[in-house]
Amino acid sequence: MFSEELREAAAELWQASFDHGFIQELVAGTLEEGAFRYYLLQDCYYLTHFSDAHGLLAAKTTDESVRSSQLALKKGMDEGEIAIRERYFKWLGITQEEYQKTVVAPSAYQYVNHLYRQLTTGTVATSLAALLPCYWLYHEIGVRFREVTSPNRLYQDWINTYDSPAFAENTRRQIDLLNHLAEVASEEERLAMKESFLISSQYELAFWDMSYTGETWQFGR
Ligand SMILES: Cc1ncc(CN)c(N)n1
Repeated sequence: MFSEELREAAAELWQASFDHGFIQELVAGTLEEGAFRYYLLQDCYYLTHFSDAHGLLAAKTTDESVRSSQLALKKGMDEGEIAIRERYFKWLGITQEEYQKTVVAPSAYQYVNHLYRQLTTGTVATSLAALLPCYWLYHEIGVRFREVTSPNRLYQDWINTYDSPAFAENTRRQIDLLNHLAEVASEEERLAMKESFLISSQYELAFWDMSYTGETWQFGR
């Protein structure tokens, strides 16, 4: 399966995500709440664009199975993961005003730009490959840490989201679509799909770093 080839190519990168201080401390419950707060603010920006990317992909494709699934996933995300973020905002006392004033960090900005680049200059298959690590890596995190209970209720709630049957099904859906598109892709397009998938995997790793260190622009913004 092409998805297995991609997973293997990303193995080292994904392992670095599992081992990252942000994830390890989140699971142990020792992660500074300020780092999680920062992550949530940046992730809300990311998820809003990630959701829009599904709509753009639906508009770009002529394949009905891709179109309908992206629209369904977009709806599920708006009502699920994005709605959960609103609950977390309340939990941590983050106001809309604070969110509006938040400066988008370089890595969050660049990750979103990679998605849009694929949607504009790439193909449907390379765009889907760019979206996939967002599902698959997080689902693996949920599964990997399902036996551990973080002493921090909020962190545990976050982990549970990605181990839920709904998230597992959405991940499976995107993996199946990727394999379906890879079957009819040329060798050149398959290489571009792999590159797109690996770039997203790099940005997933950068996202933990960004949140852990409170990344800022070099001369401010
Ligand atoms: C950056 C990022 N990547 C993935 C996910 C999981 N949808 C997320 N919430 N944020």
